[in-house]
Amino acid sequence: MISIRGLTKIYHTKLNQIKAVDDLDLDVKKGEIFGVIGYSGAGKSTFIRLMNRLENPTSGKIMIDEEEITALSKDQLRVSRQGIGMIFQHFNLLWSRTVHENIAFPLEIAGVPKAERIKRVDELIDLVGLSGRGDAYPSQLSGGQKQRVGIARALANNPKVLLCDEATSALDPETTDSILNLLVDINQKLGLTIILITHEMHVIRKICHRVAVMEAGKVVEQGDVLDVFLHPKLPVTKRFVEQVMGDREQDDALDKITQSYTTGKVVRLHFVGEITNQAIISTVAKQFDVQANILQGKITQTQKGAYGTLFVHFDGEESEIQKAIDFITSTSVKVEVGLHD
Ligand SMILES: Nc1ncnc2c1ncn2[C@@H]1O[C@H](COP(=O)(O)OP(=O)(O)OP(=O)(O)O)[C@@H](O)[C@H]1O
Repeated sequence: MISIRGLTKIYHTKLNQIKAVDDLDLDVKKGEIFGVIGYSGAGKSTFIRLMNRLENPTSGKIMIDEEEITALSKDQLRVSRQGIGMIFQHFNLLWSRTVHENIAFPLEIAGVPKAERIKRVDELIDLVGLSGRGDAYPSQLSGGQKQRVGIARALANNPKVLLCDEATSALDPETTDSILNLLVDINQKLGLTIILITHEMHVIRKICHRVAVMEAGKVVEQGDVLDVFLHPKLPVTKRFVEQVMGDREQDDALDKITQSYTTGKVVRLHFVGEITNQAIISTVAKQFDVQANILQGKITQTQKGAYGTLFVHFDGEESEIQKAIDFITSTSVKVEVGLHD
């Protein structure tokens, strides 16, 4: 549905030039929630602003539903933008307008007649869970409620795509969760394609189907969210996964336990699905002459199922431990050895 090829944005400053987005290729399927993650300065904001031409690219092509966004004239763009909704980190609401009037704003611009506007705004207010707050002003709302207004306004003209620019970064964790749940709800109810940018892996984990990792203007890694959790390739991706699963190096308690073993091997298992790990450990204990002690386990839920890690200490004859590890490696579980010998 969305195809991006060779997208590049170069900013020229007095001293030098900065390639904020560098020859980026990306495909997003209809109805998917696609996340782009990266640290500050990676080029995420520039990328998302290029999607609806809030910024014009230096070169490259963006196609949305067979329409070349990058080739549109100003007038054509005004019409096409109605099909691309956007929400922002700081909501960008009109402070002198009520909730109702904020949501009606894009409908006014699109020339929707008043009676139809009122009906549509009421529907949207219900959809985002703001019933009864239509006459409130933004200053009277919490951060989460303000973002709900932002979402309703972005959906007013029935867009094909919703762009989310760090939409939950200004919110506390609980409110973040409720807004993310709303985005999933809208994605499922309306089949809306969502592209979001974030620096938080928690956001990716919770709602995205696929993810692209950006560094220095480039997409350096991408894939299904579960796959990226299970097989992160680059150090930057591993660091993002650790945001959710914890960093072993910084886990003092686990380190102490691990170091207290003078025999055997400590391994970390990475698995997908809740049952797999338990079944594997009991099979290993039965089939091989090893003792298996579970030291720590973490499991997290993604849109595509569960991902977990398990630290296990295997004790016994070295050859028997190796056989057990070889057996686990032959399953879908990924084994990391050499944590402590
Ligand atoms: N208008 C601009 N003029 C000059 N340089 C810019 C401009 N906008 C962004 N940049 C530069 O482009 C690079 C990418 O910035 P961008 O804001 O897209 O990154 P980001 O990943 O969104 O980071 P952040 O979350 O901090 O905004 C940075 O080096 C930034 O300084």
